Amino acid sequence: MIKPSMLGSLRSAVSRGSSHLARRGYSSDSTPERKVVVLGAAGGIGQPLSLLMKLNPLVSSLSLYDIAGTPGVAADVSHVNTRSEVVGYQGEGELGKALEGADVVIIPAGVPRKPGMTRDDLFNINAGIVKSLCTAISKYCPKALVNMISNPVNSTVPIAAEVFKKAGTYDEKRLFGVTTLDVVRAKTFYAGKAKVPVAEVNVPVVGGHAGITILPLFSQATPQANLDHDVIVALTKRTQDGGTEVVEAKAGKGSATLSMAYAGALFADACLKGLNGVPDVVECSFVQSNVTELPFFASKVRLGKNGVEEVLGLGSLSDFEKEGLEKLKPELLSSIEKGIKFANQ
Ligand SMILES: NC(=O)c1ccc[n+]([C@@H]2O[C@H](COP(=O)([O-])OP(=O)(O)OC[C@H]3O[C@@H](n4cnc5c(N)ncnc54)[C@H](O)[C@@H]3O)[C@@H](O)[C@H]2O)c1
Ligand SMILES: O=C(O)C[C@H](O)C(=O)O
Repeated sequence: MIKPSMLGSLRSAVSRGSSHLARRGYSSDSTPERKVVVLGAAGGIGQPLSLLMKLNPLVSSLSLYDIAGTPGVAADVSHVNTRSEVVGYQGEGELGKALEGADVVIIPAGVPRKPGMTRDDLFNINAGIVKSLCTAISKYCPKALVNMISNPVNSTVPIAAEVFKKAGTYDEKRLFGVTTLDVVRAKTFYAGKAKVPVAEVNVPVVGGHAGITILPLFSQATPQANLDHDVIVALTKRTQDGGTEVVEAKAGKGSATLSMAYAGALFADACLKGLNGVPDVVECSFVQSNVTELPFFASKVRLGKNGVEEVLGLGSLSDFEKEGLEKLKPELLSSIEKGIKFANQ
């Protein structure tokens, strides 16, 4: 039986909870209306990502778009008793309505890898999908922040930039390649080896999002741990091959979906906090950049009311990381150029 004293403590726990949420940018009274769109919402990433965005109190309107299957996903997710209104849109004819008024558009639309494939092997199909979705974004919600998940990210982000440039809507502050899963993996793997609580771990991951272009900076990891060089080498390799580890374990049934949904939800939440004026929101992302000579590069980015507020530098690197940085540049540049060429042909 519930006693009145128990209700009292429950009420104060809830109020403690809401002031905690308010400090973190989740105040219910002052939280602005925010529309988030998921393109590819019926897919392996799209479904759990839609659920996680439904759980986010910063979202007031959740728009779920796919070429098929979205009415069911939207009906399902809409029964979750949280703030946002959910609407499902299906097929190209409904894409405009899905996008109108968006603050953040998350794009996990496109085919995933099978064992033996590289992310670049997805280019032929996914480049066209991304090009047509970004054309619609430039028409229906040119001011939205775009979170690109579709692979190969090293090429799909430059494709998006070129599409927006052609439409006259490009704003480099609003386009992001989502590399959060690399950070999530680096944190998990580092915590395991360093024997530190994973929730306290931070590891920047820079470069791009494919194989050796993924460069975790374990020399900057916190809490610090004196790991041997061969352990750092192994951790680096495991982070770079994290996607392949999942593709092989799924044995033909796709690539990372659940951990990606988590990572995508984290990054979208950071974008929303930035839009809402929460200070010091910093995440790694693949963005237009002057950090190296490459036109796009992943590094820490400070998020704000207009998207990218500041692209942060690399900090000091170990010799091993400096070597990794030089090695990744030719591959990353060629993926960027491939995307630019495709968008302009
Ligand atoms: N950035 C990352 O870290 C990361 C991590 C994991 C996966 N990915 C990539 O995300 C993409 C999606 O992976 P998945 O496992 O969800 O694949 P999936 O096949 O399960 O889902 C993709 C969804 O996209 C939809 N789609 C296809 N064409 C579309 C279009 N024109 N408009 C809207 N939707 C469309 C499909 O109908 C499907 O529902 C892949 O390219 C994968 O490589 C990226
Ligand atoms: O590995 C893939 O193909 C999917 C994704 O890019 C990942 O890192 O898990």
